[in-house]
Amino acid sequence: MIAILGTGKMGEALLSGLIRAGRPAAELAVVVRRPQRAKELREAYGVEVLTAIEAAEKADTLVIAVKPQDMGRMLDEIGGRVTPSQLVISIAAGITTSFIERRFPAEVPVVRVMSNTPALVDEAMSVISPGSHASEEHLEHTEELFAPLGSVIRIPEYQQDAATALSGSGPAYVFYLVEAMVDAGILLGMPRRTALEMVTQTVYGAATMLRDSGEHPVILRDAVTSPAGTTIAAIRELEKHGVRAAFLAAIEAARDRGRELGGA
Ligand SMILES: NC(=O)C1=CN([C@@H]2O[C@H](COP(=O)(O)OP(=O)(O)OC[C@H]3O[C@@H](n4cnc5c(N)ncnc54)[C@H](O)[C@@H]3O)[C@@H](O)[C@H]2O)C=CC1
Ligand SMILES: O=C(O)[C@@H]1CCC=N1
Repeated sequence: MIAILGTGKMGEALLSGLIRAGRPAAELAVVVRRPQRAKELREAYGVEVLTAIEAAEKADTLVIAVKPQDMGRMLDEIGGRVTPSQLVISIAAGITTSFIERRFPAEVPVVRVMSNTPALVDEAMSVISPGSHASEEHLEHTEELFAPLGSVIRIPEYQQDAATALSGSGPAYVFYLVEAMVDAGILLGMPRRTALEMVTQTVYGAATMLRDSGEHPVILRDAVTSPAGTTIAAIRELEKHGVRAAFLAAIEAARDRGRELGGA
């Protein structure tokens, strides 16, 4: 049985993805904090609702999807009950596998995962790293769980805070960009709904080109940028306003915040 401990935005995205991928509800359980949430999840997915202690005793795989700030309390609750025959997967930003391992008296296998909200449409980017007691088999099992939600790659754990900043938080930067482009459409007199449709399809099309062609983004951008044309006039303004430097600083700040959340 797979138990998901904490079923907010990401926990539910994982739960719904596993169900869409054909995993029987009987193999899944959730741990929630509010009784109303228990009722909602039981009705929507037909999954069992357990206490954290029951989940720690019954599940083969425990996926912990609470906020980093709630991690210590959750681990205190389940710590003494989890054994090395189980697998613990954490999706919390900043929290290291060694922080989790230290909360268990036994040598429990832990895998750290950073996914993102496009899991809701099976287009997540999930990056996974093993803790010191996780084997190849544990990594393969984790890949199997996350593969139906989108792409999965392995990275060394020291890169996890950077991955959190880049792909974990990444969808928010894209939505921010879309908001800004739609505002520009409004400024130019376009109805909001039309502007949003145009920008959404443009982002989707550009992302599809990047993925399908495998080309460097500079090559794809060059193909849009005609000599003395409109695009270069826009690029000059982006450069003048330091947008590239802003991205570098923003993503570095997200990486640093991840480190802080992990108590580094
Ligand atoms: N939102 C995002 O885009 C991403 C979030 N994450 C990570 O996923 C984790 C969850 O994030 P969200 O889903 O956004 O947060 P959320 O606040 O939507 O969900 C957290 C859930 O955990 C529950 N919870 C807390 N303590 C609990 C306990 N003791 N027992 C049972 N349930 C408990 C809360 O009631 C809440 O439903 C975080 O650690 C975050 O760093 C990772 C990747 C992306
Ligand atoms: O903002 C956060 O802390 C979480 C982690 C990655 C995306 N959202």
